[in-house]
Amino acid sequence: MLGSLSRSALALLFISSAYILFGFVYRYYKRSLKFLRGPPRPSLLFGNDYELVHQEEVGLLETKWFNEYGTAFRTSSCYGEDTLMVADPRAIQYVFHTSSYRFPKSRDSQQITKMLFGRGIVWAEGEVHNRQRKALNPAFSASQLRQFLGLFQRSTARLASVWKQEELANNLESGKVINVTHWLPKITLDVIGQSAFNYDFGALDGRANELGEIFKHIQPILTIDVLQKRLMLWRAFRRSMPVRLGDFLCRFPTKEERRFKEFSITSKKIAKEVFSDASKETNGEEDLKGAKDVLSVLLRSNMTADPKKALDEDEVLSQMATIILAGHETTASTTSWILYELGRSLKDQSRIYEEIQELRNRIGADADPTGNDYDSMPFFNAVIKEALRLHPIVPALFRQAGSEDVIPLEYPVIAESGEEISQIPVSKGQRIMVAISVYNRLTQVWGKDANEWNPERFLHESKKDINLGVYANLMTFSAGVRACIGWRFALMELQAILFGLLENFEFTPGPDGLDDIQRVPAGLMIPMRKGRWQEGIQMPLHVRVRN
Ligand code: HEM
Repeated sequence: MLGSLSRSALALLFISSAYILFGFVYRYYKRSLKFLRGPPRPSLLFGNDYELVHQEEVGLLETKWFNEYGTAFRTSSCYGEDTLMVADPRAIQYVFHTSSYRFPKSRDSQQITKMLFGRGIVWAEGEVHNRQRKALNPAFSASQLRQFLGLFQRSTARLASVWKQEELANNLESGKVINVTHWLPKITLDVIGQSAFNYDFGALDGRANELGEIFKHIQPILTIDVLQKRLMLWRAFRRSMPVRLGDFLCRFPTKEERRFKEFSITSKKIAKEVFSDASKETNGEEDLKGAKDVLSVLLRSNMTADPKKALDEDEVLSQMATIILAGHETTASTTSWILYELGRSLKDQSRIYEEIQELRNRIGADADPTGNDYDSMPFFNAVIKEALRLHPIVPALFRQAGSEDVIPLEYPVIAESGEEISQIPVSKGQRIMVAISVYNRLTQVWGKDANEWNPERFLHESKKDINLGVYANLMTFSAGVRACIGWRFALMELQAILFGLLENFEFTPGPDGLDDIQRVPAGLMIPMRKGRWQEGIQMPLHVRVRN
């Protein structure tokens, strides 16, 4: 028995090695982008992938390469595969806006998102995505979102009171250093639980619950663990397989991926419980009429939809894992980068505080600001835009060509032959990496000071030749049919959290300063201290209560 098992294992090993070897040779001779220039490949096995995820800061290598080769060039991925790296605005517009679904997500992104989110909107492609997006849209409309404003404000007030009564209780005057990345995800997790599913994570109150516990374990996997060599190689191997075989291999997830599945299964189980509890309490459909959370709005729109277009139960429940993950760490992380920049620029922080006071004089000390009130503060909003520009927490997106295509460029590049080209032909399956962090800092688009913090640029915006994305010409929320569905939600939440925190506290660098904070490329862009990555995600700021 053992003998036949080890013979099977040997046969499998032999077939895999032969496949990888064949892949190397095949890709070497059929390299799809050999007409393009690009950086040398430091490793035959990892190509440039390993150095990309292990660079000290998001975008450093890419920027160096973009300076050398222009806004589109070739890099190598694992096992000798060519990747087209782009930051060119016209190319991005073509891939995301013009082509609609012709450039689906790369195979590995699809495989992982399915494990993590189930058959939700982040995983879906083409017609299925279109159907899911239409069903979810009403839950993210501007009028629907206005109803969550009070929730954002209450959660921020709760954090302010926890800080004042617990963290800063003995240091009210002098303040103390707080790692804000420890606290901000607690607000955003509580907010997303309640606004999306009427579910109480109780994160700010330190209450434990099933989903919160599993989430704690997958967090490091989503960030630090993507740096592991074996995971990179395994995922690259799986994505290089014919579709069915690749999907079959996903049935044997790695230890990390088993956690993803566990999260997806538990979140679906809880979504089901939350929903059936609500239905029991009142009258099923009747109950849905008044409910404002995303899941209820989705179910309501699902009931009125043409049955062929309605989402099945699994699709509805998959949106829970999707929205929790897509909608909480993203906003929390962005908030910590905004506070980081304001900690470094006290002048800008004071300017916002002046705007806050002006607004208070207008609306009164106890009134809760409305969405229009927040929008009426020009510098406050310019600061949010500038932080979203410099710190896109999803720094890159991966796509593949669904068929043969030609990608146009705004800024022509020099090919291997020395010829100038303004179009890039791609074959079906071509892997594409869209470098959001580089596009957001392109001097051609943002001017000579593109690398510097300067919120003023958004007060005197000039018309851009190409408009990209859903907000402020940035790619931070992506663009086109799959742009972030929660971008308005995120903005309103950012405004409410920042207003609430900046009105109550002043943020300055702690004794160690902020110069060693790095933007670590780990799937999402995360803040860590130089040489102290083992300490995990952190943004230590000195926080003092305002008088
Ligand atoms: C600052 C905060 C946020 C940033 C920077 C951000 C960024 C992004 C980006 C770049 C994408 C495209 C991903 C891809 O194509 O693979 C995306 C998609 C998505 N985001 Fe966000 N997001 C934020 C907040 C939110 C919030 C608050 C929610 C929900 C409440 C949300 C829900 C989603 C969903 C459901 C998708 C998938 C959309 C689709 O495929 O049609 N996001 N987001």
